[in-house]
Amino acid sequence: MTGRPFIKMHGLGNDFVIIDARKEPFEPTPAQARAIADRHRGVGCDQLIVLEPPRDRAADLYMRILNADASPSGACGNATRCVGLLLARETGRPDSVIETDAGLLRAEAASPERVTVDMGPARLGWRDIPLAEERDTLNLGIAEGPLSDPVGVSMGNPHAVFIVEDGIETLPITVVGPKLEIHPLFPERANIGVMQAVGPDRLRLRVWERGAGLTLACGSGACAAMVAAVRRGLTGRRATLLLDGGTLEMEWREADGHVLMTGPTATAFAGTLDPALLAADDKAIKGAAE
Ligand SMILES: N[C@H](CCC[C@H](N)C(=O)O)C(=O)O
Repeated sequence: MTGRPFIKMHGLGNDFVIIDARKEPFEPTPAQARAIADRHRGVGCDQLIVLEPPRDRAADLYMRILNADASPSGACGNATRCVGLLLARETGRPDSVIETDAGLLRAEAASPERVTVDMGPARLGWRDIPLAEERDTLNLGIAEGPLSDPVGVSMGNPHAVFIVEDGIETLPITVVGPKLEIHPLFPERANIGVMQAVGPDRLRLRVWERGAGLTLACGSGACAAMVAAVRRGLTGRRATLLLDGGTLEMEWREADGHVLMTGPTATAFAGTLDPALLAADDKAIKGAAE
């Protein structure tokens, strides 16, 4: 069996292995997905993205999203921007429609440095997040360490956004993030955002991602933070978000409740997955680690 081609891309350092399965199916086992995402024994990525034929004729393709731990997600904003650029290069037109489990998302790739995605409407009901019980999603009322009382938002994936007055750069996010990710209030776990207002319509954001850990940027997390900031009165409906990996320009559109996100994308390299990598299984990886 010959190796499987892939493209390595990132959006502000949130990085992806992208495999085009529109002609030849690719259905990785969880062990194979984890092996590909492994930063020492595989290619390494925050998410594995598999491009498949669209289910909806209005879409150019369907985008399957698997976190580094092989868990699936309904949304991945930065990867959607990267795939939007790939489609623009493929079709010669800047606009594309990308189908995800969160719905049909419109992308516009003005240039590699400036790709906009309409991430669809923010979902604000407790069942949408989802939560294990009925709560006011504006004040979830949970706490861990220095963080308390987040805002719950779904962009097709679950987010809890904590707001801090100060100290975002030194906050122990790698300690509190994993605990909050698996909090019992989140039956599907959650992406944990920490946000601090740093100026008029300027927000600093760090995200501990469900299934991937601390990433340099999180697109759906930026959307959730934008919504949380407006709902808590921190900003207007347009804001600049400063993530560890760079800047996203955000808008929570009044007319239809859609969240738009604009920022850069980049291609790092193309390669081929060696069949031996796909033959890997978790036991071997665990064995090597022991
Ligand atoms: N970890 C997320 C998926 C990737 C989100 C992030 N990379 C983005 O750009 O939105 C989840 O399990 O919901």
